Amino acid sequence: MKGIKREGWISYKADGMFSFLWQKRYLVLNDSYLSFYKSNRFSEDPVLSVALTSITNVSRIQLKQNCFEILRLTDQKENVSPMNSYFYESNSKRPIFISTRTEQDLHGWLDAIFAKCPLLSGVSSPTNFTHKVHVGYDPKVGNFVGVPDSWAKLLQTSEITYDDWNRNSKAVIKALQFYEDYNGLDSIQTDQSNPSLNLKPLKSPTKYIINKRTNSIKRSLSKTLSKSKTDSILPVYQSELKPFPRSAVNNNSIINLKDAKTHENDMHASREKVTDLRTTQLKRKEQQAIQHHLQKHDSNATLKPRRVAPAAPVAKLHNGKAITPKENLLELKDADDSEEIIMKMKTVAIDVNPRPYFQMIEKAGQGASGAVYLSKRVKLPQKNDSRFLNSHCDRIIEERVAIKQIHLSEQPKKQLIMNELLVMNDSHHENIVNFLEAYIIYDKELWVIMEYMEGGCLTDILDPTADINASNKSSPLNESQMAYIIKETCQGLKFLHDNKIIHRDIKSDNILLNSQGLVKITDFGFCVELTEKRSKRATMVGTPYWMAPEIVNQKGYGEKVDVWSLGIMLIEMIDGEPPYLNEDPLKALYLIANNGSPVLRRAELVSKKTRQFLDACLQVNVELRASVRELLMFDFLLLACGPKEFKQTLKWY
Ligand SMILES: Nc1ncnc2c1ncn2[C@@H]1O[C@H](COP(=O)(O)OP(=O)(O)OP(=O)(O)O)[C@@H](O)[C@H]1O
Repeated sequence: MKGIKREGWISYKADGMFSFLWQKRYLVLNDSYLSFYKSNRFSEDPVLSVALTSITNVSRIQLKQNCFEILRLTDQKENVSPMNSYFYESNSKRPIFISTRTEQDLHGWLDAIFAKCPLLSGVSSPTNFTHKVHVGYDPKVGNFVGVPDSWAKLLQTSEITYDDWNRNSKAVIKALQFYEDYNGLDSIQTDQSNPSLNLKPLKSPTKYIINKRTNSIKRSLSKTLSKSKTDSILPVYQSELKPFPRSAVNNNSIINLKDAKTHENDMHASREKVTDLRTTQLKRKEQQAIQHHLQKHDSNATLKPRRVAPAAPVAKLHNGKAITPKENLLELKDADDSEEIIMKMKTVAIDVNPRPYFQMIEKAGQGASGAVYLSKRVKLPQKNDSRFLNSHCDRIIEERVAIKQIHLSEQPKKQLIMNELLVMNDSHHENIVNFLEAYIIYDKELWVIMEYMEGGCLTDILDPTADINASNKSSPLNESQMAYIIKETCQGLKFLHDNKIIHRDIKSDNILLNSQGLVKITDFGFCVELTEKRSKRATMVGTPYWMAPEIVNQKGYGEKVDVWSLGIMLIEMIDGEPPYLNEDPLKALYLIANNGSPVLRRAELVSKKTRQFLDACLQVNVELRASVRELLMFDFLLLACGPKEFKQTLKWY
């Protein structure tokens, strides 16, 4: 037989008549089809032939050993033998599961399929692609034709134009694939009547949906509202919708929590007037979210919205280089085995109810997986209580700590939390938020006790209201303060990279500050460990606007994705926000895939040393991009001030 690219025995199962059976088949890949034969003599027609143009995704799956899943659109031309025919809806995606004998074989198949399928990473040249699936733009319909329905919908509501398609159709496809894989298909049910808002009912937790800025705000809004059972926070804050000058931070109410278990009632009951720093920050965040939300609906609103960074989406094993769960850090898979993860958590967390040991003071922040509280340690465990392993019997009474409270049953991705625990437990460094201990309560709740970072996150001190085009351009940070933050972050990253850990979600929201002006990295949910064998990952994680092009382009990647994100964070400090933040997320992904290194809009605010540093971070070619070790030798970092000078910046609060 001619044109065979790869062939061999596999086991397969598809939905349909024999969906419960793994069947042995001879698989043949040629230029156009993936065909399943009963024997390798090709004496009969194939049992099933799948057009390569219909394959929209291939990913590893833990259904069986050495197993992967192919998703194909069923409205494409496909030969199915009568024995295997079944009813399917047009345009639906159907899976086929393939299991190979060896891991090597599996990788061989994945690479070969990826290379041949135009809708996967091995996209052929744009002309070729267009020819194969007849993608084009129909001016009568005003939309793209020949793409899957879900993509057509997305394109219709996105800001991607036909010119963008002509300029770089491959980048458009990458962005679409990426967006779809990231969000899951259901997130693509856009509200056609109001594409700019695109607000669908948000699932809980909602963090993982990439969408427009408005959605991020909707997300934090809905989080706030659902936490308070909608009765208290909104009316109070609505009545206070005014600009929120930095000088006016001292006269707001506090949410005083006595006990985490009853905090919702307490939130309602105990709004007292106090002059507390962190409460003010928290409240401002909520208020800004509401302001932005109302602005979207109220044309009279005059305030410029604050930037709210969309949070990192869920990772999915994606392509041929995807990985099996690592012994230590868990790779993200679709289904959580709760019991297994809780067992693993107990290797780090103490299986004891910690309530008697802490007094909640106030809420410091709200994450996707739970709330963070400022608390005080009021009691120590008995020294002879073996459950505490002595590790924290020597802690200090009155110590102020941050407690992240996570309701495990509400977490669809417990691996993220597990990862966070493992990395924090192993990573003691002055530029990493210090993990103290963790408790697991009746297998239901996890309390992570950390050092308290009263300065909040870096995003809070950037100036989101600054008009990027205004004549009085300035940044709230001077160059030496920027150099200081970057130097400290680089040191934290060097520690992680030296330990073969990639953070994968570096952005200003994940840099915390304390009252001594110290700068520390937090949020280790997306960390992953590189092993000797696999020095490149292919899983898609991170937050779109900070994401390196090699992730959007779904290539294998390494620790230098953190360097790219660090560069974007430096742009945040100079420009006030990351590039493309005002673009719709799909367009932003396209621009990251297509544009190469982003342009600094306020380049004149910084010196050549800073620009050189930025250049080294934002090289699209990973080989040319500096490593963190190299970055630490750049002259830019010699400009760094010390913590004391940086502390002045925090006085804004
Ligand atoms: N150690 C800390 N000290 C002080 N404040 C903190 C600390 N850790 C987190 N926070 C505050 O709590 C907020 C939520 O933190 P968290 O790490 O839960 O956020 P997230 O990354 O958005 O969510 P998640 O980790 O649940 O996915 C942060 O924005 C920060 O303001």
